Amino acid sequence: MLDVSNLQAAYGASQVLYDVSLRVGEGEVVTLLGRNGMGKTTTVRSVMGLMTPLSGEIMLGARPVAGATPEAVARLGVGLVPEGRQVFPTLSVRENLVATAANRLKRPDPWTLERVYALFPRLRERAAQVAGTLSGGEQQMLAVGRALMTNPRLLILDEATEGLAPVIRAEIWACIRALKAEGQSILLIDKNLAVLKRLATRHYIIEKGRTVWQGSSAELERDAAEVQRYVGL
Ligand SMILES: Nc1ncnc2c1ncn2[C@@H]1O[C@H](COP(=O)(O)OP(=O)(O)OP(=O)(O)O)[C@@H](O)[C@H]1O
Repeated sequence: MLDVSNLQAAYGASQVLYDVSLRVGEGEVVTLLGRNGMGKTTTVRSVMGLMTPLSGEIMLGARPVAGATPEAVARLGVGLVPEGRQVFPTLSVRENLVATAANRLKRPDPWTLERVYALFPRLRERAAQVAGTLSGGEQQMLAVGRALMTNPRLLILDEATEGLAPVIRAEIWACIRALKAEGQSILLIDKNLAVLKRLATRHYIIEKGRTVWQGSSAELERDAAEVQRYVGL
């Protein structure tokens, strides 16, 4: 599904990624872990075509996409819930959901407004409300719903639960659990190790732009001390 190998990337003269490799298989939930500033978002930006890598390979299925445009990456079926929500603030909830909706991969059972509203009933209640006036948690639900409406083969969530109240956070986790049960492939960037251990099957840790550890949830437990050193606050 997604295969990133030996990725290097820079902002101008400042290199941020030196050697990032990760893989998300069909129907897998995989995490990308690491402290702030280690390069997680830069990795996501590279995958999404928002920046051109210096070197390395990014494969979506059999297609090389390093350096492709964001439109091309979206067309190939990658949906992003970006860090910091980024919904369209002046559009209503409903307009946000339909604005970028698509079923490019011709899924037989595509996401619809109804299905998104069933997943997040709160969005139905607020369908006509302008998105900029939603609470942070509601905006996050909207960001997830909007990504689902593109019917992605791969869904990437960058810090989707950051700064949310515990009860809203739990709703987002429940949603991800439901998507996993449907076989949705997901790359998750988050800090909540206790939840991620149960939700995801495999994990990658990056430190200073390099993949320094990878393993299953059982291996994450086994290597707890090492993992804590990499991701601890
Ligand atoms: N637009 C930019 N221009 C220059 N440097 C940047 C830019 N965006 C990020 N960086 C730098 O690149 C490094 C990696 O940032 P990145 O956002 O990928 O980290 P992250 O692991 O996602 O952390 P966080 O959880 O804080 O978002 C950081 O040192 C950051 O300061």
